[in-house]
Amino acid sequence: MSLLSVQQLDAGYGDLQILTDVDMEVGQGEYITIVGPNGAGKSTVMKSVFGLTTYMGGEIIFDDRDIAGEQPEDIISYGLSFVPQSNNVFEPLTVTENLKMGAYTLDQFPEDRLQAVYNRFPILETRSEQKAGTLSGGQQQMLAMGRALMLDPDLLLLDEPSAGLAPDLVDEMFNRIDEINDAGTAVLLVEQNAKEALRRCDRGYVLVQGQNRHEDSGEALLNDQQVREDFLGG
Ligand SMILES: Nc1ncnc2c1ncn2[C@@H]1O[C@H](COP(=O)(O)OP(=O)(O)OP(=O)(O)O)[C@@H](O)[C@H]1O
Repeated sequence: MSLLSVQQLDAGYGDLQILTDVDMEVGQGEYITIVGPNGAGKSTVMKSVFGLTTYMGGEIIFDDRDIAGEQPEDIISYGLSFVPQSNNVFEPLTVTENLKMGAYTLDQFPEDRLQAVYNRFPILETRSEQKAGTLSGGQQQMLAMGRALMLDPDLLLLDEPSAGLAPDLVDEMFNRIDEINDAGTAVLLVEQNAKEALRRCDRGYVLVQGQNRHEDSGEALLNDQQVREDFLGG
């Protein structure tokens, strides 16, 4: 069954339309990657699902609920979390304070979730009292993901989590995403590191100029000669 179903979505910024008739499905527990050239609208799809763009038409159904045009603070309470590409931690706050912010919508603080996040990212526990702004780029990215996991979402939207990371950390980031997905959370990922993302995901979408271009299993897209030449550097 579909967890997220985007149908014929039109969206943009103010009067500027970026997405036209975009279709996208994410099943329960599925791992989906969106690839495409710079400026294709990949981030805009995620931001639109999370209520951060101007909605212009079409359907966004999450968990049987029509969320098109809703506000992020409502959408997050339905089980959908978003980790933006940058400015995704509160730098003056400690690691623990950042994680607590992730659960601010709950009446009761989920201590067990905090420990679950620390178990998933042990480095965060060793840095729990350190200010987020003093963490390395990779650690900040883990913190942003950890904060998104505080509400135990059904779907995690990740916008270029490996951006700016050293190659060995990129691998670790992909492994962490695999673990999160293996634990049952569906993942919708935008990644510059497109080949690796397609290798790891279940299915992928190729977006060009705000429109769907290809859709297939990650493996099929990786092996498609046209897709390789046009979007994956051969
Ligand atoms: N806040 C904004 N206001 C106006 N236009 C925007 C805004 N954010 C993005 N755009 C425009 O929307 C288009 C799609 O951008 P988007 O960031 O979604 O692309 P992308 O596929 O994620 O690209 P990249 O890989 O470069 O991040 C681009 O033309 C971009 O300039």
